[in-house]
Amino acid sequence: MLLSSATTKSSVNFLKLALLGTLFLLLLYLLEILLCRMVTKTPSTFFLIPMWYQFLTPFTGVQAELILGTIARKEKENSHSDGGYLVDRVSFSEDKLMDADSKAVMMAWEKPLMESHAKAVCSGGGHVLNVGFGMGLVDMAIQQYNPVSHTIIEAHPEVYDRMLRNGWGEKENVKILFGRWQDVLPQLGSYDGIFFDTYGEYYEDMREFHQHLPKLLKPGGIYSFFNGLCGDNAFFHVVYCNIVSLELENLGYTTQLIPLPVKDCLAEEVWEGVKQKYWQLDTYYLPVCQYTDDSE
Ligand SMILES: C[S@@+](CC[C@H](N)C(=O)[O-])C[C@H]1O[C@@H](n2cnc3c(N)ncnc32)[C@H](O)[C@@H]1O
Repeated sequence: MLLSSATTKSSVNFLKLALLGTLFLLLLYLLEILLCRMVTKTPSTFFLIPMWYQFLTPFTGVQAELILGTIARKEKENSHSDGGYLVDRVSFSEDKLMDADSKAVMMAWEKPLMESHAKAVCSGGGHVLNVGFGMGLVDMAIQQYNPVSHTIIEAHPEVYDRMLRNGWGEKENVKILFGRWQDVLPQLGSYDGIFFDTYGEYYEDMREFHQHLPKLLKPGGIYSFFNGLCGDNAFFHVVYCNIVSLELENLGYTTQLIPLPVKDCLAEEVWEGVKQKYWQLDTYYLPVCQYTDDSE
């Protein structure tokens, strides 16, 4: 449920900027048409504007997000110098894992999504890495594919304790790294499949993780992440999907977004007792990212 609630504040700011940028570009577009038609009496070169528009909109968005992400992270570092979510209590029930603020860290309705993520990252077999254990849904699904090795990073002490109590420490092919992914990076190898789904982090953290992909993901490997970016707003979700794909493209990865219908998993009762509905869309877009070797 990566960033679903944690990025809300920075997302809203970023989206305001992105929207302003878009409006500005649309205004330019209209101005150009007017000028061409009324002043110079020449046909508009409007075909150029959509090119600018296509180029500048994501660019403006990414830049805005970069700046706002940094500010948001600094704010978080200042306000959570005590450790934030990771030092607070969590509570487990059969269908959800909640933080101390009654926000859902993970929910059982995501099980089919986690199974699809597991299928994607295990498609090449070999060595698999999962960042963020939560309820262990994706890890249970990964185990079904019997990978050669299955590394799990988990940073919350109570989640970690529960993993051990449930026998995850005794599984032959499983290696658990307790700590924040940022801190255990030196202990990681390279993997055929990687899944990323943390909680209480910002979009900027995921972007930082992506910078390590060239080292972490083997050639031909598959990377996927929980795509909960702005999951309560269809328009902004699409903007985020485009931004993340664009950023991964800059690192050399193509991203395929596979649509999965989720409407049927989300009856109103699912959210009972949960402070924030982090997902409100009918379709989930499952990202499947792979390195593109242009030289081939
Ligand atoms: C949304 S849950 C993961 C759910 C999981 N995909 C599943 O199938 O149940 C996110 C998990 O990431 C952990 N987490 C949060 N920040 C982390 C970090 N920086 N490094 C590693 N784990 C982290 C949380 O404690 C939580 O258990």
